[in-house]
Amino acid sequence: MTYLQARGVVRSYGPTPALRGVNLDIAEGEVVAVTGPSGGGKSTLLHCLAGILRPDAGEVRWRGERIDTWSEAARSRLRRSTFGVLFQFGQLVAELTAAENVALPLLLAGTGRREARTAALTWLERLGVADLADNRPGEMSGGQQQRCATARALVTEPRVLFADEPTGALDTLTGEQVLTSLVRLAREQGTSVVLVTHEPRIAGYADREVVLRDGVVDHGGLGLETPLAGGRR
Ligand SMILES: Nc1ncnc2c1ncn2[C@@H]1O[C@H](COP(=O)(O)OP(=O)(O)OP(=O)(O)O)[C@@H](O)[C@H]1O
Repeated sequence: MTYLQARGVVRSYGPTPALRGVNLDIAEGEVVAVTGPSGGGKSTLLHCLAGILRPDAGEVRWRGERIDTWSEAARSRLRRSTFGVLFQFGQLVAELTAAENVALPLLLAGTGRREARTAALTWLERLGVADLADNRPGEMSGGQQQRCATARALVTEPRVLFADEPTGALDTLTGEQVLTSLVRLAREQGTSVVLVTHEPRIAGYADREVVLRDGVVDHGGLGLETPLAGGRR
C-alpha cells in the first residue's frame, strides 16, 4: 500500500526555490534514502512530507488523503499520533533523564506514567542504552544521545519515521551502528522510513535511493530511482 505520496510539490523560501515539482511514492514498510547535493531540497521535502511545511503548490497525501490542506493543528496531531521525527541533534530535553525523554511522547498522548516508563525502558533496551535510563543528556556521548532520540522517535510505534541526517553529527562507526539499529527496529515493526542523508554508505541501508538535485528528483536518465543491492526489495 502507498503510504505517502508527493505530487508536483513546489516550495520556495521567498525568492529561493527549494522544490520545483517533486513526485514521490513511499510504500508501507519501505525504507527510502533521500540523497543529493547540499541545497538540493532534501530537508524541505522531508518537512513537506511530514506536514511540518506546507507546499506552495502540489499535493501531499497520507494513505490517499490530502494532508497539505489540513490545518496546522490537524497536521500536528497526525505527527504526534502516526509519524515520528528524528533530527541530526536528537533534541533531547536537557533537564529530563533518558527514560523520561523517551516516555515523553507517550505521556503527551495520554498514556499512564507507569506504562510509559515501562515502554521507555523497553525501547532504551532495544537501542542498547538501558543502563543509561536515569542519566541526563549531558552525561551521555553523542552516540548514546542519538540512541535515546531514536528510542523516543520509535516508542509511539509510528507508521512513518522521518529522519533528517540522524547520524550526521556522529563519527562514521557510531553513526552506522545507530543507523543499523534504527533501520532494523523500523523494519521489525513495519515502519516506513524517510531518511535524509548525503552519505552514500548510509543510503546503502535503504530499499531505495531518491536523488534530489535542484529541487527535483534526478532520475539519472533512467526514468527510475536507484534500487539498492543492500535493501530488502
Ligand atoms: N529557512 C530557509 N530560508 C531561506 N532559504 C532556505 C531555508 N531553508 C532552505 N532554504 C534554501 O532552500 C534550498 C533547499 O534547501 P534544503 O535545506 O531543503 O536542502 P538540503 O538538500 O536539505 O541541503 P543540505 O544537504 O545542505 O541540508 C536551498 O537553496 C536553501 O538555501
